[in-house]
Amino acid sequence: MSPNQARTFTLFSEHTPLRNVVGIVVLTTLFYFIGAKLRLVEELSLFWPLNGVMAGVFARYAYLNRLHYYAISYIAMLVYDAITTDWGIVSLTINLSNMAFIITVSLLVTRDNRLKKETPDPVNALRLFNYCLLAALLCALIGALGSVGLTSQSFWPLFADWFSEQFSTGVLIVPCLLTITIPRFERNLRLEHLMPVVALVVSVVASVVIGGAGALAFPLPALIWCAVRYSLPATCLLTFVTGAVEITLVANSVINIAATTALTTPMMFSARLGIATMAICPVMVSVSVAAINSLIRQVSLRADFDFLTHVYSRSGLYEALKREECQRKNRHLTVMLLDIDYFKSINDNYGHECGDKMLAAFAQKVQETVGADGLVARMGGEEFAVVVSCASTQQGYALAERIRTSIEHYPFIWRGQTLFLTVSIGLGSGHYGSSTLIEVFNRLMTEADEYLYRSKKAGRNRTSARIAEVTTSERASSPTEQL
Ligand SMILES: Nc1nc2c(ncn2[C@@H]2O[C@H](COP(=O)(O)OP(=O)(O)OP(=O)(O)O)[C@@H](O)[C@H]2O)c(=O)[nH]1
Repeated sequence: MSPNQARTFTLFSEHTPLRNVVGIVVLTTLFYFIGAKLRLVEELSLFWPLNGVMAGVFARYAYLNRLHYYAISYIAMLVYDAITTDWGIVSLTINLSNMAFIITVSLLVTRDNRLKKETPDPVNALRLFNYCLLAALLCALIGALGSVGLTSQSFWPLFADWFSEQFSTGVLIVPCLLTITIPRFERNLRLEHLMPVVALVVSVVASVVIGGAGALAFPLPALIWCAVRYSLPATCLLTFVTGAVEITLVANSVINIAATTALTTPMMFSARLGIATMAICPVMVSVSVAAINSLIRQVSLRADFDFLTHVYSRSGLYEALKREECQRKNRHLTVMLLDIDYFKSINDNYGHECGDKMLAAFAQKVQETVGADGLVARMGGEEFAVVVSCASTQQGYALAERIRTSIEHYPFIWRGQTLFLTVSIGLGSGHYGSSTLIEVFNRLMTEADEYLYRSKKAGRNRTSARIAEVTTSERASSPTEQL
């Protein structure tokens, strides 16, 4: 589920360094401001979204992973501190801890994407979880050391608080940043589409009403439902919102995880880790669902096309006809059944490899003559079908003759030799009436099959059709004679 498959933001560009600088400064300042506003008195911020957001930005746009762009983000943090609070060694160290988180996550994610060139996968959920863990440990270590020093009694509580906040916020925010796209709103939104979100809201309300340690896991089934129903970006966003709401509710004792006692720092530590662990589950499910869907798309694409000739397979033709059903304009359909004459002699005289090459070249020549509007399918062996919307049977017949003569004169080259083929064609032609396209096609195929038999019986290399029982007047010598 690459974010590039969907519409993406163009806030940054490889070729606009000035815009990138402005973007980094604006985002750093904005999220520093938001984090500072969420800061509890004398404590760490309830959320510090800056690191997760900037890590996501740097990881998403690999070309931003340059020393000068990191430096700009760092300087923006220092300037913010200098303007609003203090400027000094503590500010330098704490902001360095922010950068440690940002750089660790972004470098690890971009490294992953570099290694998987063929199918870039922006969210490998489990890896991301580990990267946030590592980055949060590093960030908390530098931050706590810079703030109180290793010998202070408050070092470990501060470290734990710092780590749990960074880890949970990172796990919630980074997947969002890596997958976010401009939302596409469904026109025909039905109530059942909203049910997973409704279930999510109900489960969060249940967490508040029931409380206790288990309450934090209540939204998990609803989040997994979202993961199965919605896109990966939507799942990441809903997971982020749910996690952020839960942390806020726990911190304010609205979700009461310690029913009989007051909320303590270790409880908050545990709650944050619990929420982060929960948050990774729907992302993992969503990634798996996206991977399965992509696999299904690939498999059905393979089933729709004949691998040797690259025209439709029999089943692919039926799928294409179903799609055509919705947009058919013409009321008249022509179905041709084409069978290469004496193809067995090609295999016998030149080998199967030559036969395969000629089948592929034959199919491409037919497709080229029919044009993009006609459907060409390999029905099996050396038998092909062509379906076109023609204004009349005469027009369909004329096209069949064009195909036949273009094949007759086409020089197939095999290992320096020029070989010629001929094809016999049977035509079925008629109006839709009230029937579906598939019904008409099946009827016309039977007719085409009957007329193909007549073409073969009459000597091959000809087109036969119902129009006045016409058969081509020209008789060609047999292909085996020509080869
Ligand atoms: N190389 C190759 N040959 C194939 C393939 N599928 C079918 N054939 C061959 O196509 C030949 C069809 O032979 P027949 O059904 O006797 O028909 P024909 O020799 O074309 O004679 P007519 O149709 O009566 O003019 C057989 O020799 C098959 O082995 C394929 O995918 N590759």
